[in-house]
Amino acid sequence: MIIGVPKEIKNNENRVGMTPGGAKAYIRRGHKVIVETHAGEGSGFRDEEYEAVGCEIYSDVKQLFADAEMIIKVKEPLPPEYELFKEGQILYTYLHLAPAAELTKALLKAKIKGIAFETVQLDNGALPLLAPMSEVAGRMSVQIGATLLQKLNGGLGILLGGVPGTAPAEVVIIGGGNVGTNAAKMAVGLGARVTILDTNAARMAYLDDVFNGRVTTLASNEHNLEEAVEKADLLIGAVLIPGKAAPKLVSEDMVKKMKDGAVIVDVAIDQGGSIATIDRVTTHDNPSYIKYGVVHYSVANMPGAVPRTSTIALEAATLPYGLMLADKGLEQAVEENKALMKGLNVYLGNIVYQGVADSLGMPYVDYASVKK
Ligand SMILES: NC(=O)C1=CN([C@@H]2O[C@H](COP(=O)(O)OP(=O)(O)OC[C@H]3O[C@@H](n4cnc5c(N)ncnc54)[C@H](O)[C@@H]3O)[C@@H](O)[C@H]2O)C=CC1
Ligand SMILES: CC(=O)C(=O)O
Repeated sequence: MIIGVPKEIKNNENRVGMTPGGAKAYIRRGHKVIVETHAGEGSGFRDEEYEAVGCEIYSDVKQLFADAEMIIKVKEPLPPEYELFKEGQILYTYLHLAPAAELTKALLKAKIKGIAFETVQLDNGALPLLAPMSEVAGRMSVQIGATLLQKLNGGLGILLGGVPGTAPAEVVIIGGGNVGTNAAKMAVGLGARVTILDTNAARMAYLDDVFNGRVTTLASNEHNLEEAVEKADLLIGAVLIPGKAAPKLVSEDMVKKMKDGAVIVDVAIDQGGSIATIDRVTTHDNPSYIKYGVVHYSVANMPGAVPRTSTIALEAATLPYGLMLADKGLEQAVEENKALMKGLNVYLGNIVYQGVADSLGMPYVDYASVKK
């Protein structure tokens, strides 16, 4: 198979879909890898390193899309990329379609076969291709929150851990999955007081166990959310219902009751966000804004700011499934692997993932009925 790796074009997105090490694995199995010039540079991988393992470097991205049978990326395609796809091409990347009607329509029009990293799902519910970036974003959310809490950034002017004789900051995390757990690790490590709200009792029992009393867990319901949000110095949104738009759990009224200078980091923004006052997706070069006196941060590609760590961590998870797609072709690969089948969101002009169709109010089509 011919596999194309374009350079990411999203604001400050320095990750790349394949490292030279990953390319070597595809080439060893008889595949051809074509890479857009400078695609790996932001993650510290030079064109010569790709060439050294047998990749061909393309300076013309249109030609790269025209020649490739599978495109491996990191972020969802942006409008300049919509016209580059060709019918039947496999697209293997994050897609986050549930809150993205325009992108979904573009992918349907292009009749591509789109596997979304974030919905590849194991039998136990785990999301192996989302997990590594959730670990990164969860850890970053506390670093970023700590910085935004500084006075010069519009924050309360407090240190997360305080110092002897002062109270530590209150960090409230909604959703105790991969993002939430990694945020909690960092916040606890810095000496903050941490509360995690989740709807999954077993997950709360696990968190209570592993943090050994250093976090408070609370059932996520309206009453508990109201109380926790009001006292938060740093509020982190980390909920997910796989494949669906994020539920809006924090209302405008709840935000209005927060302290002036409190900070919200809504990591769940890539699924549309979980905080009512988050009215825009921000970018790394202008990441926050103030509303009702509260600092809001809503960057949808947080790991793009630490691309070396993120590219390497992401590829460790995506490579085995990418090799299956390349070796077997999409149809055989998804039919033989249930987790990969759950990643299939769009197929030759049809939405084949129920949660995406429901969130967008568009028709769902069973893959088996349209499979070619
Ligand atoms: N902005 C960015 O750059 C990034 C965003 N993300 C996003 O962060 C979000 C969270 O991802 P993960 O932690 O990996 O998901 P996860 O599936 O590991 O955890 C989600 C948690 O939310 C909980 N939850 C569901 N409904 C809830 C509710 N009503 N109240 C409280 N908790 C609830 C679940 O029980 C689960 O524990 C996703 O939208 C993911 O795409 C992940 C990485 C980077
Ligand atoms: C998960 C995601 O959207 C990201 O890593 O950018």
